[in-house]
Amino acid sequence: MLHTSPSGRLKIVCDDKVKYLKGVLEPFAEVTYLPGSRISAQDVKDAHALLVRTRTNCNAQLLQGSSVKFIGTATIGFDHIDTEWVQQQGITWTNAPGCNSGSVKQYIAALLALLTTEKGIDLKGKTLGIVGVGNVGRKVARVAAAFGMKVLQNDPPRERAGESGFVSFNDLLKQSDIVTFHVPYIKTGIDQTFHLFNTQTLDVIKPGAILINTSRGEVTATDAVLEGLNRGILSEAVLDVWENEPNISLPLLNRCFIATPHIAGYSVDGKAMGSAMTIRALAKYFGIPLTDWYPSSLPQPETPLLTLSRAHATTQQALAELVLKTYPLRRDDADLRGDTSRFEELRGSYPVRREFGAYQLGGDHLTPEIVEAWKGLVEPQP
Ligand SMILES: NC(=O)c1ccc[n+]([C@@H]2O[C@H](COP(=O)([O-])OP(=O)(O)OC[C@H]3O[C@@H](n4cnc5c(N)ncnc54)[C@H](O)[C@@H]3O)[C@@H](O)[C@H]2O)c1
Ligand SMILES: O=C(O)[C@H](O)[C@H](O)COP(=O)(O)O
Repeated sequence: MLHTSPSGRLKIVCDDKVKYLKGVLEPFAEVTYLPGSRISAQDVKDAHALLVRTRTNCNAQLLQGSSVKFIGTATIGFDHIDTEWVQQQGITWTNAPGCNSGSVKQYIAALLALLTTEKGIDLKGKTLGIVGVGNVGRKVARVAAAFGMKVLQNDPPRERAGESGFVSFNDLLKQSDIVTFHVPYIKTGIDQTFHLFNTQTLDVIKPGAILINTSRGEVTATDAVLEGLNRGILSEAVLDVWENEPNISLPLLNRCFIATPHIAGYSVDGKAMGSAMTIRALAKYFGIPLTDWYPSSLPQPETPLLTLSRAHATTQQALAELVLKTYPLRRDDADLRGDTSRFEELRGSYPVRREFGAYQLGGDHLTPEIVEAWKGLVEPQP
């Protein structure tokens, strides 16, 4: 059934950063594109649907008294939606689980590659602790295996549901050489992740550990990460997400090995899938014939054939070269350090980044071990 205004026309307000949408919904609706952070109560008053990413706070302040019946966020995170209030109002909301997990996988692989090439760390046999083992965490476990690492996993909700293979948060902190966070931002309750990493955890974590946060800035307390680095408890920190984005802590940024402006999930593939899942959900809700929609074409990598420039001493080093050819993570770090006031601008004008599946491996210097390790990175999670 089509929900429409008295004029008979479906009205949709859409964040202009929901990619590949222009022209798709226009045959079925009146569509207004606005910068996500500037969508106001006045803008949504007569709208029936709101398509957003994370920069629009979907709460009573925005939506009270509006005609909105459907909110779709083209992201996995939904901490910008007041889900309790929205549900009480009878508004349907959807997110896009897994849409950008391959993109975060690529970010973590590029980071492990940089630890290899820039810091000379031999990752083989080292332990990666994954906190939150959902769509992203599962893929990160495969990346670790491809680099010859051991994995520890912590996920209390999955453990409570009867799944096995997990350790406690404290045991993971004590035993891991690298700790990476892939949890949702949960403000309160049994699974609270607000400041999951805090000054108390500094007494528990393995001295010299490397900390990675690509989940939400609020998960790792700024003062605790800074103190950990200053006291040498943490040897390095890698942050893609920050408290108070875009006004991030410069002292912390200056101490980070890698600092990026919340772009871990920003591959072309991740954005396309986020948009597709959202359009399909909207189409189902309003009875629009777009329930299988996917963008008609995506930008291709500049050099889809992936080759090694030389023979490497180890599989890990070869893998590092291949991964960094698909994603030069240091570029994103340099762009943010160049001018932190461009945090949102850098996100808005993010360059084309294709995930591993858009490349073919070829050329000289490949060994069966390298090919096997690459397959481990590329293959979808079963
Ligand atoms: N930086 C980026 O661009 C980017 C991209 C994608 C996702 N994210 C963030 O990363 C988060 C994870 O993404 P995902 O796609 O894997 O989400 P997901 O929902 O698939 O997985 C989250 C996992 O965390 C677990 N979890 C919940 N509370 C926990 C707790 N207290 N301790 C340990 N585990 C807990 C859940 O059981 C689940 O398995 C998202 O919620 C989002 O906030 C950021
Ligand atoms: O939750 C997610 O899916 C990611 O954090 C995603 O990268 C957020 O993107 P944004 O809405 O900030 O463009």
